[in-house]
Order: sequence, then structure tokens, then C-alpha cells
Amino acid sequence: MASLLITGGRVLLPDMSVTQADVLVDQDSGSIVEIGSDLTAEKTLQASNSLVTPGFVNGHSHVPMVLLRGYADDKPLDRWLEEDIWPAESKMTPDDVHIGAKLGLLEMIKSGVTGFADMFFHVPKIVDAVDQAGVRARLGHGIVTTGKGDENAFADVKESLDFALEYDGAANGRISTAFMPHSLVTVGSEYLDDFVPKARAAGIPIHYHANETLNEVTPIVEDYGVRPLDYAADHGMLESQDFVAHGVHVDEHEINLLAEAGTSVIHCPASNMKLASGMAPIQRMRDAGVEIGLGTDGAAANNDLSLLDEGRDAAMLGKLAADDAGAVPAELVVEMMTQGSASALGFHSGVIKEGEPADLAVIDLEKPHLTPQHDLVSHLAYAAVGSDVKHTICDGQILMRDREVLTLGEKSIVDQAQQTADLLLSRVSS
Ligand SMILES: CSC[C@H]1O[C@@H](n2cnc3c(O)ncnc32)[C@H](O)[C@@H]1O
Ligand SMILES: [Zn+2]
Repeated sequence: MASLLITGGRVLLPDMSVTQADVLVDQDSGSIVEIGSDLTAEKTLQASNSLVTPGFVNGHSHVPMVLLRGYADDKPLDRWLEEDIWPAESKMTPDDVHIGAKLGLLEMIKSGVTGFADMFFHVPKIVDAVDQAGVRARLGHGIVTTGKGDENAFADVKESLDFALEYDGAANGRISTAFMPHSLVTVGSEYLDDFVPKARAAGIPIHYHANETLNEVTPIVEDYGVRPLDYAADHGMLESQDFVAHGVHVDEHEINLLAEAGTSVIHCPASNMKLASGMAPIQRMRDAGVEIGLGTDGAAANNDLSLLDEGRDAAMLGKLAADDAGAVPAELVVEMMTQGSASALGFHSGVIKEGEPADLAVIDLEKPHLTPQHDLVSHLAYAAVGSDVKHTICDGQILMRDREVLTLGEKSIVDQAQQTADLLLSRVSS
């Protein structure tokens, strides 16, 4: 057995307690063998003065959008997409998506993210980048049928199912897939009725934006006389393996629907604040039994891909939304960043436990802003930032050691991404 010992650190356990222990990893199976002391292994990774946590899981993103970071800000969702983002994305080539994905993966690995879900296009290029980077991912082709003729619309929906069928299990099983209609208002119901049963029959989960803004809720209520999540359920899109992004404007009835169906919600607080989409009732959903994960959404609406930042935002916004300083407490934040997102995406990671995948982040605690150390769960929720992550491990492999990413060439990717983004914008303005 090729073995790795993460030694000398404090370890965050599934019940949110912290214990001084080493973590022994079987690098062949990619799983945690033992958490304890007096353990030995072929290789060691130093974690003294550090906290070993489950790797963070970014439950909803559009990672290649890092190329549009800072390109368009300060507009609400619909105007931002229609005036700026979609015209720019229409000029993105498969190679642009490839370099954008690598840049986003670098950023995520450097902030302790070991798994993510992504909805975009030219997705085989994202598969290639994920394979090289070494993280875990649930990927899908995002479908938009509105504004397209039937032939193009049908081809887009088919591409999402075909991608999901072909790539599930890629990268030695680190990649799984989902059928991904963009939202309930950007995909025609006839396409959902045709393809959702096919995805279901193949056991493929469904992921989409839901109830993000009032502009998405009102047309469904007006046209169909039901709430959006009733509409989703009527079209077979509210099952336990499914996960929706946002869930901002949900009423009590929809919260109960989500809880009964076991459909998870990926909360994206930074995007919801930046686009002024609204405040998701996270504490109410959690109290009703809805599984909640955390996501960054695309970097153009955030403007980063760090789950530690997202956790702090979730806590702050959750308290404001509930008008209660006790809402969305630190333990819930850390649960959402790890187990919540992992379980929503169908990953077995998210906890440090014998037999579970060795997807881990090691946080350097020897920092002025992490001193003193009364409560390390509090630090993860409120004080730690992405650059505090010292090592990142996924599937038992070291992806970053002492802040050097081992699987991707940082300098060359950053240089190529800058050039690629410049060329993309010159095509957009020509
Ligand atoms: C068709 S691929 C996915 C599509 O989603 C767009 N997108 C980015 N952020 C958001 C958001 O907050 N709500 C809805 N859609 C979003 C992205 O630009 C891609 O085109
Ligand atoms: Zn999104």
C-alpha cells in the first residue's frame, strides 16, 4: 500500500469536535485508513500548528467564467447576463474553456476546494482539466432553449444527456455527471418532458438554477398557476439525487416540497448579494430538514471561487435574512462547506472518517488573524481565508504542498489565461 501520513495537526471530526491526531491515508484506494497516534507511512505531510479539515466542496459554479472576472459588475442578473455575459460567452472557444477551467481549478485547489459541481458548455475541455488537476467533480452541459429554433434547442438538450452518459465515471471515477437544464424559465417544458425521463432512467441526477430572482418566479406563477418548485416536481425534476442552485425566493410550501423530496439546495450567498437577487431563507430551510450546500456560482458574480469566503458570507447573510444573530451559526456554515455540499453532489467525501475518501485541506493556523485559537470551527466560518490553506489532498493524492500546486503549472496557466481573456474580449468588442 502506498501510504501518506498527515502528521502533527489537529483534526476536525464529523461531529465538529477537534482532536490532536495524525491521519493515515491509503493512496492506492484514495481513502482514510486511520485517525490516531503512533502511525507510520511511506510519506509524510507536515501539519503541525495546522487544522486538518475535510476538503471544501463548491456545490455550484461555472468555473471557466473566471475569464470574465471583473468584466461586468454592478448589474442585476438578467441585465448582466443579457447585456454582458452571454454576448461574451458566445465568443468563447473550447480552448478558452480549457484554460479558464485550469485557472479556476488552480484557484480552487489553492483555497482547499477538493470537489465542485459545474454547469457550462464545451464540457469535455473541463473534463480534461479536472483529470489533470486531480479534484473530484460533478459536471454537466448547461441547456438553454429559449431564443433557439427547435433543431438547435433539441441539439442542446441532447448534448446535455449525451455528455452525462458518456463521461460519468471519467478520471478514474473522480468525475460524475448530471443533466443540467439552465433554469425553469430558460428551457421549454416540452424538452424537459422529453429528456428528464431519459436522464432518470439512466440514474443521472438533475441540476438547475431555481427561484434565484423574482423574475424567474413570476412568469411560472402567471403562466402555469403554480410555484416554480411545483412546476419542477410536475416535470420530474425534484428527486433526492437532484440539487438546485440558489433557492432564494422559496415559500413555506416549496421548502416543505424540497424537504419531502430530499432535493438539496446549493446556497450562493456572494452571488445573491452581488446581483441583489435576494436573501435565501437558509435557517428556515435547514430547520425544515432541507440539505444545504454552498457554492460560489461563477467568478464573474462573486468574484472568487473560495468556499471559505462563501462560508463567511453565508453566516452574515443568514443572520440578516433571519433577523437573528443566532441563525446560520459557525457549525452549520462548516457543515454546508463540507458534508452539505458533498452530500448534495453525491460525493462520499466531506467528513474525516476511517474508510471515507481522503479529500482534505490543511489550514495553517500560525497567522495573526487566526490567533488566539479559542474555537477552530469559528475560525473556519469567520476568520480563515483561502490563502491560509497550506496543503490540499484529493483521493489520497497531494494536489498542493506548502502552497505549491503539484498537478497544474501555476505560472504558465496564469500567463495563458491573461492572454486568452484579452483575446476573448477583443473578439467581443470587434
Ligand atoms: C448554459 S451554461 C450556464 C450558464 O449560466 C450562466 N450563469 C452564470 N451565473 C448565473 C446565475 O447566477 N444565474 C443564472 N445563470 C447564470 C452562465 O453565464 C452560463 O451561460
Ligand atoms: Zn449559476
